[in-house]
Amino acid sequence: MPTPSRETAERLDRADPLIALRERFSLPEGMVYLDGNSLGALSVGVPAAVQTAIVENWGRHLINVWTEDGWWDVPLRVGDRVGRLLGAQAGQTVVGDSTSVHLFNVLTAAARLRPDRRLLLVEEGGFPTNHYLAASVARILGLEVRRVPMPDMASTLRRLGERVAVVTAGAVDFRTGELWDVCAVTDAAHDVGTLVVWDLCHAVGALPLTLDADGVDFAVGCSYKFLSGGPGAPGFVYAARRHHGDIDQPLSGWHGHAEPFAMVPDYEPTPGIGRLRVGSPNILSMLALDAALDVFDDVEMTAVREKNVALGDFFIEAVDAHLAGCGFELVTPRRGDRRGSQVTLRHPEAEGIMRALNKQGIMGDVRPPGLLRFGFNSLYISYTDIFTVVEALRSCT
Ligand SMILES: Cc1ncc(COP(=O)(O)O)c(C=O)c1O
Ligand SMILES: Nc1c(O)cccc1C(=O)C[C@H](N)C(=O)O
Repeated sequence: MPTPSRETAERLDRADPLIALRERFSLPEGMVYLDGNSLGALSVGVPAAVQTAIVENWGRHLINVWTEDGWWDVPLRVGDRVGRLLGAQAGQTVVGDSTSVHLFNVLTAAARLRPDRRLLLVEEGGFPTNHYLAASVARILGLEVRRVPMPDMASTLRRLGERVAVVTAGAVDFRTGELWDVCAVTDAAHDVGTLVVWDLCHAVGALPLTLDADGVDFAVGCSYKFLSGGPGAPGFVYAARRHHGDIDQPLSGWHGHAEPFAMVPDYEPTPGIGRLRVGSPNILSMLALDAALDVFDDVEMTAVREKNVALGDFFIEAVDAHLAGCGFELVTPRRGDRRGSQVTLRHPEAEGIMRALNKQGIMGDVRPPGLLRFGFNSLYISYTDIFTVVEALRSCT
C-alpha cells in the first residue's frame, strides 16, 4: 500500500462500488460526519415518509390508522426488516422501546429462565446503561453481578459454570470499537447452560450478523446509529423462537397481550415475539426508521462490511504515516476482522482536538478517558473524508 494521500483517497473513492449511496443521505455541505456511530445521518426518504404518516395517515384516518394503515403491526413488520440485518428469520425481532427498556425486559426474562442460578455476568467496560440495568435486575431478583473483561469471558464461564444464569455483552465495544466473537462467547455460555443477551447497538447495520446460526438467545440494540433511524428512534429486541413460549418479561404491558382489546385485567402474553411489546410505541419515529431502512434493501451487508474495514485500514495507515510523533495512540485493534466500524485514538488533549476538528466542520466524538471516536458508515463516508480528518488532526496537534 503506498503512503495514503489525497490522491490515493480520490482513487479509492472512484473505485468504491457504494459511493453512489451517499446521495441517499442529507449531509450538510462541507461537513465530514464521522459520528454516525452515535447518531446516523438523515436519510433523504425520511422527511417525506414522516410527512405522509402525519398528514395522510394520522390526519385523515385518525384512530383508524391502527387498523386501516396497519399501524398496530408496524413494530413487528419493521422488526422483521431489522431482523433480516441480524440474520434472524421473521417473527423473532420487534422494535418499540429504547435499548435500555428492552435490555431490562430480556435480562429479567432470561434470568427467570434460570431460576436456580445466582450470577449475572456483564462485560467490564460495557455501556453504562447496561451496568445500571444489570444491577437493578440483580436487586429485583436477588442475583449477584460480576464484571468480566471480554477476553476472559469464555474462561470465566467455564470456571463459574452452572452458577451463571445470564451473560450480557456488547458485540462491539462502544469505546474502543473492538469486535467480539458472538458465536464463541454464545457457545461458551451454552456449554454451561447459561443464556446470552447481546447488545448490538454498535454492530447492527455495520456488519453482517448471524444470530439464528450462532444460536443466540436474546439481543437488543438501537436504530439511531448505523441504521439512521433518527434521534431517539426505537430500539429492537430479538428473542430466539425456542424461548417464546417461556418468556416472562417484567414489563408486561397491554401491547404484548394476546387480546389487547378484550380489556381484561389478567395478563396473557400473545404467542410469539409480540409478547415483548410493552405499551403504545412511538410510531412516527418507527415510520422514520422504516423509511431509513430502505437503503439496506439495495445493498449487501458483506459489501458494507468490506468497505468499513477498508475505510478503517486506510485511516489507520494514514494515522501511522502522517501523525507519528503527534501523541496519538491507536486503541482499536489493527486487524480489520477484530474491529467494528469505528476507530478510536487516545490523546491527552482529546477534548481540545475535537473542538478544533468541529471548527473545521469535522464531527467525531470524545469519550472518557481521552478517546477520540471516529465512526465510518460505509453508506456515506468516503476515503477523501478520512484523509481530510487525518490532515486536520495533523494541523491541530
Ligand atoms: C452499547 C450501547 N448500549 C446501550 C445504549 C443505550 O441505548 P438507549 O439510550 O437507546 O437506551 C447505547 C447508546 O446510547 C449504547 O451505545
Ligand atoms: N443515544 C444517545 C443520546 O440519546 C444522546 C447522545 C448520545 C447518544 C448515544 O448514542 C451515545 C452512544 N451510545 C455512545 O456510544 O456513546
